[in-house]
Amino acid sequence: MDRDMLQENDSRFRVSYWMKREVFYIHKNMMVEEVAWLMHDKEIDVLPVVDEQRKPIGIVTLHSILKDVLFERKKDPVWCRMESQPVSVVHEDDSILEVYQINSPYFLVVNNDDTYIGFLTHAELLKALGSYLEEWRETRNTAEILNIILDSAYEGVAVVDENGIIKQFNDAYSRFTGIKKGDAIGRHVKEVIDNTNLHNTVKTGVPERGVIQYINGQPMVVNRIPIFKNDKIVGAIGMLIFEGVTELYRIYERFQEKSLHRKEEKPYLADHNQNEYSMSQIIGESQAIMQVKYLAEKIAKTEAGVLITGESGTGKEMFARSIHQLSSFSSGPFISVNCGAIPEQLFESELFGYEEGAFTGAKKGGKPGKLELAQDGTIFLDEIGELPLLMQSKLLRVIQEREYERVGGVKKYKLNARIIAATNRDLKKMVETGDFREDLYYRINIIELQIPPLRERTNDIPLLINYFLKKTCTKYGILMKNITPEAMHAFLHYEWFGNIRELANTIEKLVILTEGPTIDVVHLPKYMKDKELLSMGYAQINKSSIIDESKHYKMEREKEMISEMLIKTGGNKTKAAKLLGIHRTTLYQKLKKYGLS
Ligand SMILES: Nc1ncnc2c1ncn2[C@@H]1O[C@H](COP(=O)(O)OP(=O)(O)OP(=O)(O)O)[C@@H](O)[C@H]1O
Repeated sequence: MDRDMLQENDSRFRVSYWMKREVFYIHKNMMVEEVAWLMHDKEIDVLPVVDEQRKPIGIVTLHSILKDVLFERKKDPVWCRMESQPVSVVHEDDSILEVYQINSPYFLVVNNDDTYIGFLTHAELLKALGSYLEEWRETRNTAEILNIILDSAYEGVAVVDENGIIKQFNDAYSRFTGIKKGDAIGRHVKEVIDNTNLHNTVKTGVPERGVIQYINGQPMVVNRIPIFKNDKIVGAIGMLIFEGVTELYRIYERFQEKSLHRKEEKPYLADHNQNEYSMSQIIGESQAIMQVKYLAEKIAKTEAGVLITGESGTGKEMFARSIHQLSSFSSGPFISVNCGAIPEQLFESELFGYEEGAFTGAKKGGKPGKLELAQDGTIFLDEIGELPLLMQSKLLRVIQEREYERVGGVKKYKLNARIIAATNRDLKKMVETGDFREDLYYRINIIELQIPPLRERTNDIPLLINYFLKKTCTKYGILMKNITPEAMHAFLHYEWFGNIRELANTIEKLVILTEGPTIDVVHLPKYMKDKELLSMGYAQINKSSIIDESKHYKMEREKEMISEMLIKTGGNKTKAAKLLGIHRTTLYQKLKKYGLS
């Protein structure tokens, strides 16, 4: 454990932690006699001297003041009698280890404005150093304990830094490879371990579990796990598992058989099995998503109404399903209603159902609405911001009274379902502009769960890619594909305005279109490649062509988003325009431009 690691972010090793705040200081124009009295009254040996802006300019000591008094210089301003002894000015954020190396008995401490804020002597510095040494000893002990744990592990463990240089190599690895720990540490992993991929793990950030790697001619099962710090990959751990490979295959085959059976039993649930949605199905280990998961788990235990907010494709429905699964309503159904896709005239009957003869074309025997279908379960009102005002009032009444009637009926139906709403719009603003009822807003927004966009949690991207690669390859029954570090770089730097849905679609397209086992930059869609070239800065594209490229990229994206929105709204152009945040006429123009009308 080195010095920097120990000190990093630790305020206990900063000057501000140890200094005496302000205490006494004197103005440079004070007379020697006044200063002498002050030192006498307050029993002070040293005093900092500051100018009009409270910037430190030096110190006076008891000794120097005594001399001036004896030699009748009592009326002199203190600045012209100031002690010429060394004094140093340090910043409050300076490290005490650096300050300790400065040869000075006193330190005047300033803040960012260079204003005097405190005083530090060697006494405080020694205390700080003592505490630092204590901490260092404890950290060293922990490091030693970690080493012992590593060496007594049954699995082989190798740790590399971000450059693929081996930093740890435990006894088990050493025994298996016959390479001494001392010879392995400090060398590039490729020189030490046969067929390793750890040097790529630190580039791609993709964890790999249960992969077969031939070491010393033997097939071995290995795990490769990237290590992240502050959203950056700082290394990777390689684990060599000594279970027999045949045994692992047996377990794997058994597992495969089981999942096949499961799918045969309920083929229609293959992709949207409600029970699949526990929190572990939500891929992501970034701090941002872990916090949302934690909050969602807590919310699930209550019966409060939840409003899930976040951009399109961030996983709002997934969270809603997980909350349902973990709640006391989990034995009931999860019914999803896309408020953005139902024509205004059909809303009421869709939500509340209708009785026979309620209107021309009404089904014989009537039809239950979504609320009725969600009885004892959860009703998920997606795109709640699209709900027409009249329907907002009706929904509010149902939430307040907990009962409703079918269209054309008089019978009261009890509402016993949890309501989860979601939106990618700013409902608060809609309340201000009168587009959303304030009372309904507060009814549905007892607790808000905000899902962060993918570009704010980029360290989830490698995990998600790996997940979607596996999912798609399994879906199409093809061998698992991998992705090169360069392609991964492009994925990490792309903006993903369509969030996880866009990422999943991109992977699916790439898996289908890429021949061979490896997805590289050349296989990526053009708009991603262009971004990648620009971000890496190695493309010698002239300025005008950059603009052309970006225009082209924007048009491609726009076309794609319009098509997606039309599919989502079942071809309803008014709704699609609303969701896209553009006027209907603009949408018609764009449809014409892209040949989509
Ligand atoms: N964390 C995640 N892990 C795995 N898959 C995810 C994750 N988040 C979202 N997805 C997948 O991305 C797609 C979009 O997710 P979902 O429908 O929940 O998003 P949404 O925010 O409700 O979108 P919209 O606002 O457009 O309705 C789904 O296929 C979902 O399975």
